[in-house]
Amino acid sequence: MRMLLIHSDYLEYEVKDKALKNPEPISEEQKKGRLDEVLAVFMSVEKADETNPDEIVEKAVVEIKDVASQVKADRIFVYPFAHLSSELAKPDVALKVLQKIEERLREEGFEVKRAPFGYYKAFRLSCKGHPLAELSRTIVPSGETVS
Ligand SMILES: C[C@@H](O)[C@H](N)C(=O)N[C@H]1[C@@H](O)[C@H](n2cnc3c(N)ncnc32)O[C@@H]1CO
Repeated sequence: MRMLLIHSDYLEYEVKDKALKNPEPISEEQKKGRLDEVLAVFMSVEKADETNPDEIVEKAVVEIKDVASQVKADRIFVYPFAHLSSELAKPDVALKVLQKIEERLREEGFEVKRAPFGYYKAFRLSCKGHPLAELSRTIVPSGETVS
């Protein structure tokens, strides 16, 4: 999994068109979303993650919690983003991983939103620009190597 973490004044998105034949079903309310004072986490779930999705979920939560505590963010925006890797996991695996990460972060006490999966989306982001405001992380299942 590849993650780009941006500590932001806000992130807002608007769903435009389907980017998959069968995108995640969403309500009218989910077509737009915004969080202020948020750690935005753009995530590409990768092929290698399919060998152990549960482990990837836990490793991602550890990394996100670590960055959130460093930048003192208690809101997280989980953002599916297929542009951080050329070895993407299948959509059904990727969606499950992202849903689980959302659930686990809530269990850890964060306020969490997740942008809809399988769509083209317009988004606006205001990066805070401090030294830790832009970070990336790569996570692989044990036994795999980072390519
Ligand atoms: C397109 C761009 O504007 C938008 N931001 C977008 O990326 N949409 C992606 C993700 O929501 C999701 N998606 C599919 N596979 C994956 C994957 N392996 N990991 C993460 N997301 C995925 O499906 C869409 C098309 O790839």
